[in-house]
Amino acid sequence: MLRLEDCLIENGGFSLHADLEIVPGSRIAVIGPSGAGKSTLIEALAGFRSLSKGTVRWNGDDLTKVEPGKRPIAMLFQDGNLFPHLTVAQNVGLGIHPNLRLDSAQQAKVQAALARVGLDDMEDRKPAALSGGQQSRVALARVLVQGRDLLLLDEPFAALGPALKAEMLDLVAELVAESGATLLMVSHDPNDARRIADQVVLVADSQAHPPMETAALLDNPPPALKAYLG
Ligand SMILES: Nc1ncnc2c1ncn2[C@@H]1O[C@H](COP(=O)(O)OP(=O)(O)OP(=O)(O)O)[C@@H](O)[C@H]1O
Repeated sequence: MLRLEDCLIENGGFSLHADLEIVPGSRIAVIGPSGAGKSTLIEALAGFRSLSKGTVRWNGDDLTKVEPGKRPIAMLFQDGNLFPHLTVAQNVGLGIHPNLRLDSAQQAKVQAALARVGLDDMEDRKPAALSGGQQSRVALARVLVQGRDLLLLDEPFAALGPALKAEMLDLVAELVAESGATLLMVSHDPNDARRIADQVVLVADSQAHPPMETAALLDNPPPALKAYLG
């Protein structure tokens, strides 16, 4: 269980409160108005922001003071965060070891991850020689080799066209189903939530609300969400 116990996250004059539980293996969309604190919530979970109050636990372990790299969390950023001077295989290998000195088993893991995302023949290319969708796949392969329990995505495919975005969302759904990972994904698009998430965490009015069933919430939105959805 991922538990946020009476958490307060502050940034300048902005504050966000979260008191909620997420069942392992859930697929959660984090939605809400612009500036409501969706990225702030994800960054606090990843450990990039400290809490002013409260505790974050994963399966009973207190993560509140654990540094980002030691949390059971992998994060996929909006731009994929690929290094242009490294090959596809090296970019993925960074997920295993930052010094890229990988043994043969680790190299095999990189190859397997590239094959899983459909890039097994592109390992020696640089990111500039890939399409946007292929770059997203490299970033996903890097997340895959990390083998973490929790996967955090912050607007990961916003730059892709609708068909490609749908394809990537389906791939993410398949990957988390295979690994059993718990997914939290920030999105501005309610259709993304319907496509991939069984539950939604609504971030609005300085609160990250407990997860609600996606269809029920989107079909009958509360006022804060209704205003946002238009
Ligand atoms: N350095 C800062 N000092 C003060 N306030 C900040 C700072 N950085 C961000 N904020 C505020 O924190 C709030 C939450 O920002 P955040 O990026 O988490 O929102 P969001 O819901 O992800 O927004 P969006 O959907 O537009 O990406 C915003 O109102 C923003 O203005």
